[in-house]
Amino acid sequence: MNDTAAKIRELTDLLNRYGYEYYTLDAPSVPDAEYDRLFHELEALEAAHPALKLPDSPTLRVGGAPLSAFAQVRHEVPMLSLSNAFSPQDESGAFDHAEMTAFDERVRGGLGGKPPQYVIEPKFDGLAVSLLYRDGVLVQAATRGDGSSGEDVTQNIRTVSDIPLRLRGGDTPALIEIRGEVLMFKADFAALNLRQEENGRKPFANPRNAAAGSLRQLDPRITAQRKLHFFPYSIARQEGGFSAGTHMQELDYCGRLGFALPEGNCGCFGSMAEILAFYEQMRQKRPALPYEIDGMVVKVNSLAQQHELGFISRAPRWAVAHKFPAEEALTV
Ligand SMILES: Cc1ccc(Cn2cc(C(N)=O)ccc2=O)c(C)c1
Repeated sequence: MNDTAAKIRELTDLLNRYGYEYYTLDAPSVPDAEYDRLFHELEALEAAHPALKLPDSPTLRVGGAPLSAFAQVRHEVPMLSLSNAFSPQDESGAFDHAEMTAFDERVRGGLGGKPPQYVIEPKFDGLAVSLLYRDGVLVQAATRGDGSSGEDVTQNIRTVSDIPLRLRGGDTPALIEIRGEVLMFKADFAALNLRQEENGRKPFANPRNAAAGSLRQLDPRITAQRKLHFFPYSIARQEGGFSAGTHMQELDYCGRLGFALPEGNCGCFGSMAEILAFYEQMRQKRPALPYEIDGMVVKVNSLAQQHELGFISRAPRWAVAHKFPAEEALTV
């Protein structure tokens, strides 16, 4: 590799590390002016040697030329939406958790009475996207769409500062597809609507609409100005890299890969009673959170148990196997 290519690689990696420290860890190690100086040095080298610009260059964060339309992306693994267990409030305002108790019983039934460990995490009020990384580099991003296919929003997603353009840490998977939520924080939403009104534009109704409108912009330079965030919530596909056994391990792995995690707002418990207590705590905390959530998601933590249960819920409802008793153990 010649020294210009080496210099571009070095600046790209350095600026991506600085961006990770600043946006994801909220712990910059250099002053903004230093970041700015190196950023312009990289921009100049890329302008002089366009062929040497790297696919994970931080200059992609500012957004390129507008698209005329979004391409469609087919989801290899359908993007399902969660069935909502809505906890109605009775007149005293206490939450009736009957639906969660019923869920717990269904799960225990499906696991042959084995008590599962549950994980509970915020249900972010943003929009679901899928991110595809090949050999650690972000190569495609798509919205949920109808669950089977969505819009290709790769260029816009590259402007979201806490989405890594290249996965961090060692043990990089050859392929990994990460699903999560793109959202706008409450404070950024308020500031955006102020700007909208100042410029005679219609304000957005809520942060979810603002995030959706910002991501489904044909002009990535507008998306880049909208301060969007991303939180991962599952790994849809993976070839190589760390193989998680539980959902919590998946989230921790995403953290090691360079994603932001909703620290302190997730929990792992062995009983539905503890889950419901955590749910109540989060309901109290909700107004103080920097982002909007419209509930909590409760999952069986073990991926093996998820697949076992998933199988039952995906088994054809119109067919059933009627098995013969196990053969008598053959005596030899
Ligand atoms: C001029 C300028 C440059 C950069 C930034 C913000 N920032 C800082 C860093 C940093 N310190 O590691 C990394 C990425 C980044 O986007 C601002 C606000 C202003």
